[in-house]
Amino acid sequence: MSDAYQLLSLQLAKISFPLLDCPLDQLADIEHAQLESKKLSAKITLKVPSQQFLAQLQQQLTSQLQALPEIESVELSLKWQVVAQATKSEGKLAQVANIVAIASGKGGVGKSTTTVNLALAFAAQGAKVGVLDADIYGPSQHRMLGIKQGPQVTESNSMIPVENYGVKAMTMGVLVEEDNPMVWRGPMASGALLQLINETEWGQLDYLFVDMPPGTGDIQLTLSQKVPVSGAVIVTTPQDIACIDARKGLAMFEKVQVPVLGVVENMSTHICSSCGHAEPIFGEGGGEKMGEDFNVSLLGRLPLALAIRQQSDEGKPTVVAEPDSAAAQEYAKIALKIAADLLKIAQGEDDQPSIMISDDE
Ligand SMILES: Nc1ncnc2c1ncn2[C@@H]1O[C@H](COP(=O)(O)OP(=O)(O)OP(=O)(O)O)[C@@H](O)[C@H]1O
Repeated sequence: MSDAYQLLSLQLAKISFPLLDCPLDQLADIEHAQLESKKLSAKITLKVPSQQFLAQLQQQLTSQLQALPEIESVELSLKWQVVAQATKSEGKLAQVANIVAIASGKGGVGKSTTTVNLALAFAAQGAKVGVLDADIYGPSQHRMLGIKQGPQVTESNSMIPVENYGVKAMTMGVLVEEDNPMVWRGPMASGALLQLINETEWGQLDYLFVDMPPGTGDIQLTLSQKVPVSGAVIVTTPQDIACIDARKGLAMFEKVQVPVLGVVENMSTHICSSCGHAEPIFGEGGGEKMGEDFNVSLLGRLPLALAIRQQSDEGKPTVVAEPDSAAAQEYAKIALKIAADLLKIAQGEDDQPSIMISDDE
């Protein structure tokens, strides 16, 4: 290892990546490093989406390096690029680097709200992001993303995803009338879902989020088996019953050997929109307990807040409506944790012990 490389690695290790408790050397590759006549020139690639932090990190690293006696001047090029999973997707998903399923055992816990805000948090970091709304019976991503138009269809009859706020999306919600109830049985719904996946021109994506329908039935199994999902995130509320259902979700991913990246506890405390008072109306610590019991990390917690509901109902979710709010920051932190976990999996460093769950849970 050259002196320049060693010097640089040491300094990278002293910097913590913003919002993540993780030293920079674990998230970066030194592409090139040279020390000549006290001038250090280097090229570094960060492996998680970091658009908002590049300038700040470049400045911090440069001043650390310039403070070293061996160095007088520094020429640093810092960029980021997401690492694709080794298991290659096929067909229209061939250019998708990472596929993440967002799931819950129980309905109505805020899975779609979490999905859209996480996708937007990734987009804010410059990542190319898509959302597949796999909730065939109750699609909602088009409304949350404020999308009214249907997809364009190519000459070869595939669909161009609809797009807003830099996020590409495909959902039944833009293909059928809003008040046209879906009456398909399981296999038909699974077929429709596969069509959505296989006939959408996703193009090049760093992350595709799959907003899973609630439950652990046919559709969920089809999806987990037919799509090379890189990792799953479980959304739960702190209530015990939601947690029991979420545990079933965890168990399903374990069965189909999809790593569970962690748990998001949604609606964890109620924040009064008038006085700001916080109250744990759905109980406390459910997500944390589930994380501890099954050895998966608690990725973050979102409060039950009127603004989160209003903003997603209005088609402008929190991350774009109020990017500086505490909730948007929490989504940003969760997104980065997901990116860091996916990086570990892509690099074969996933050291998470497997989850032991009995069938009757
Ligand atoms: N943290 C939150 N604070 C306030 N309201 C929220 C929060 N998260 C979600 N909601 C609201 O709760 C309702 C259900 O959320 P969402 O549709 O995201 O849940 P879901 O788990 O995807 O539901 P489904 O099972 O129907 O797919 C929505 O009206 C949403 O705006």
